[in-house]
Amino acid sequence: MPTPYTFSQRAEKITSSTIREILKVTERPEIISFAGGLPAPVGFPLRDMNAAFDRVLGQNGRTALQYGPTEGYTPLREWVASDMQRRGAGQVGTEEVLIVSGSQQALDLLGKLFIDPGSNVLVEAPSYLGALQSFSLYEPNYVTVPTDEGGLIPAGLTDERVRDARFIYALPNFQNPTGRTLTLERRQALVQRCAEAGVPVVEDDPYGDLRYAGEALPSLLALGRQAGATVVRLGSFSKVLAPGLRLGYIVAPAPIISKLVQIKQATDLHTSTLTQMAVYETIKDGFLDEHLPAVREIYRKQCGYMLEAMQAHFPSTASWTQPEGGMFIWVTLPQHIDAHELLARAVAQNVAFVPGAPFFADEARHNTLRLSFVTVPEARIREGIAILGRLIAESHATT
Ligand SMILES: Cc1ncc(COP(=O)(O)O)c(CN[C@@H](CCCC(=O)O)C(=O)O)c1O
Repeated sequence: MPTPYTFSQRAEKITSSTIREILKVTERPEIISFAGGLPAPVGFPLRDMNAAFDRVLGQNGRTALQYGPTEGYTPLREWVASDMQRRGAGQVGTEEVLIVSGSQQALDLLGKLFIDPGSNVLVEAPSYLGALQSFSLYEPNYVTVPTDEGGLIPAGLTDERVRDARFIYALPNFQNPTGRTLTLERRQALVQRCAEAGVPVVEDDPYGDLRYAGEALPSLLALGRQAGATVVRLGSFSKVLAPGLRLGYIVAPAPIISKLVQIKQATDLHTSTLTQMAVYETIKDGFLDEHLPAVREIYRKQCGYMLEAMQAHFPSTASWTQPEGGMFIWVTLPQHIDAHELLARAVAQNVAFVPGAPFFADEARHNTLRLSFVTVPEARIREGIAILGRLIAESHATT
């Protein structure tokens, strides 16, 4: 009996997002989930968003419910352009801004734009698994850039590695999954090397505004433009407002934006007009400057609860990162412990996290895992980490 349908080879090869699959399990209320990078709901500006949607629908409803330009709602694009200028990127025109349906869509559009089967794409080891999932649809040849506790090592961008690379995918602030932040020196070395080698830099920075320790550093966009590098910067409203809005943006040279617009036309015509107008209505008068300090304080406290609990309950053979911002702590266990096996035992005790292997484009390090600390209340963080610490110690005993 022939199968009633034939998937494309591309579709046959795609795999699920480990985060999405684990999130299905973590919907059970008894589960203490350190898995998804889900922003703390208490930080969602419900009242302000409600008022903004009311104003948009009340005052401009017919425009808000109509098709709109693929490039995005012009006032929002202008807001993004001026925000980039405010952050030191120099002159940014609205023709260099494309509004997208979350930075996850930006990753897909960039994959379509830059990747042919077998193209070389430079990624960190480890890197955001959602980007690897998007890019993999276009069948790249991943070239991994070495990292250390300071993140991406620019000296690792050897001639061999950068040759024919279509772009490098970099996360300079509070990297997903490690939580690491690239130093100013490494940022400068990275963009300088990419300018010389003619390798475009894709800077993915959804967490940059969620800094709660250390000093803010210039973006790769700002430094790259000074160095003469081609930089494509991805931003998102998911972490500064709410992820359910599915709203982000791409800032890039106009010729790249023009091509991305053509690809987006074929993808979804445009991002929700209503959402763009309501978000613009919310942020246009400086709302984020008032809103973000409270969100940062929530994240700082949550991060502190988890680091304290790990210090108290994790065996000394485990090591972990200490982020200056963002949502994630990266744990390295003794070599013999497989985080996938550990996850099965953890879920049996109602604790979830994301094993590290899916974050590697090359040889996975199975003794790693990612913990997100932003969504779980303090007491449950301490309870869940204590359980995890016991399970890790038991792994010692049984191996
Ligand atoms: C580096 C990086 N780039 C893009 C995204 C996607 O963010 P958007 O909401 O699409 O703007 C994310 C969001 N990643 C979260 C959320 C994924 C949530 C999910 O799959 O349900 C995570 O790693 O858990 C990210 O960390």
